[in-house]
Amino acid sequence: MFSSPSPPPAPLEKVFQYIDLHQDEFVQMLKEWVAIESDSVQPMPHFRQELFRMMAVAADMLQRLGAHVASVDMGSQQLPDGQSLPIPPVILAELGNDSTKATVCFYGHLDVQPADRADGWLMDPYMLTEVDGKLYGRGATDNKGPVLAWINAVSAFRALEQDLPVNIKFIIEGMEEAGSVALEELMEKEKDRFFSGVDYIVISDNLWISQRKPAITYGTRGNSYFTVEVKCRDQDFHSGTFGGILHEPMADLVALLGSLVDSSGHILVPGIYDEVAPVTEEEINTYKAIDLDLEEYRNSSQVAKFLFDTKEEILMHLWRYPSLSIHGIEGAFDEPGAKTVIPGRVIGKFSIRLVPHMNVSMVEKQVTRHLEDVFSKRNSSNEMVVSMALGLHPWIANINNTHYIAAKRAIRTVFGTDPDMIRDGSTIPIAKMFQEIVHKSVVMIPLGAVDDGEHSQNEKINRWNYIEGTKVFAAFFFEMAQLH
Ligand SMILES: Cn1cncc1C[C@H](NC(=O)CCN)C(=O)O
Ligand SMILES: [Zn+2]
Ligand SMILES: [Zn+2]
Repeated sequence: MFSSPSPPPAPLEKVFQYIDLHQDEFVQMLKEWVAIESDSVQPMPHFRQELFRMMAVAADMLQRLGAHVASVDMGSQQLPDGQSLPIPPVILAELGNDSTKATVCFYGHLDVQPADRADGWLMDPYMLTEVDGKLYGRGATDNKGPVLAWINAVSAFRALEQDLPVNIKFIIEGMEEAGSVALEELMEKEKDRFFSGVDYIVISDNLWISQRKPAITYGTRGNSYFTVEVKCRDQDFHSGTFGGILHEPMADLVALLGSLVDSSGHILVPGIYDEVAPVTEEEINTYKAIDLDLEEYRNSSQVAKFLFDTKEEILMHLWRYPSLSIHGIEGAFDEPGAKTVIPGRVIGKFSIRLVPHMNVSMVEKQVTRHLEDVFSKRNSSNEMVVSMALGLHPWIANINNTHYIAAKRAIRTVFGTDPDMIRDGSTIPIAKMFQEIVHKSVVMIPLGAVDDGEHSQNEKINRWNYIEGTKVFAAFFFEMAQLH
């Protein structure tokens, strides 16, 4: 699949050598960062302290690199239960401001998903462990590894006393896994300040679609996340003493959740497909070009059968059609054993991944109307409350922009192959904010492989991806300067 990479342009050769020679230091740095339990999802003071520590460690490192660093206070987060927790600061940093150079801004996040050894990790998730060239640890690929790769690339130029080919800015947050809380306000505030001189944005917060072939990402789905609460009263009932005379909240909720999607994955909310962009012939050709071994993908995912049989259909249903997932039920009895309970109040959670040109507030109305409709037909005396907890827009970019060309060249230099041009089925909320609020074009340059297991047990990044990824970023700086 790969021709061997041609030798890098002379100015990069030393940088690549430096990166190879110092790779153990880069791995050690990742180990130190993974050791910080910067979980933004579980609302516990311990994790918040770790998040603050994580941001301080990163700010300190950027400062030592010679960057001008600001840690912006983000206020606090109100949780549904009334609790209030401090939000870790966002780092805004800049290195170099030579008006003849392009300015590239890198976005990354240093918070992580929850991880508990008891969930089936083969090692302590916060202790980076290398096995067969795989660096296991929570946050290794999402997103600490890629953030460090960018910093390592900068530090290689600095260490060699080579002039940085571009001006660099950083925006690094600590609440991405919680939905990028309060970030939008910051973007509004900084659009004519910190971001005013920025030419291009780079994000490296997703994965290739292959284990070996690199990729560039030009689109992500959005997400509208719903809760639907069904309440009879605040306490549970005994099914022996009340069973038979109640409208049970769980029965209502199961019917509501069961009305959302059919067994072929088709969403049953009326009107939901109305605004979905029509498929073009040209577009289908781009999916044909992608290097995806469906059988390998299915097997490594340990799934018996997907809803669709062809590569093109699979890619379209991951990237350019909406999907509805049912996530869970708060208040449901979910422990082992045969408890004869009737839950008094339950909250169902589901979300719809959004694609161009779906509109968040339209989806909110359609879903609410649909659930009210289904509920009213049940003649239940319970109370139902529907609310949209998150409304994150889809994002799609023009792949002819300069930084796409630079990224392609950088990948060719390092890997000797053209990247897969991919979209991503998940959501990176800030991408659309850069486009809509700051009016800057984003390129996503993922570094991790398809089997990295982000958000899952035994998350990892391959040493190869981490180190070659560092070179891709260094080459990207160089190519940006050539094209500017
Ligand atoms: C928190 N949240 C709720 N709705 C969407 C999100 C973002 C989350 N983002 C990722 O996973 C990035 C993966 N590279 C997701 O898409 O689920
Ligand atoms: Zn991430
Ligand atoms: Zn994530």
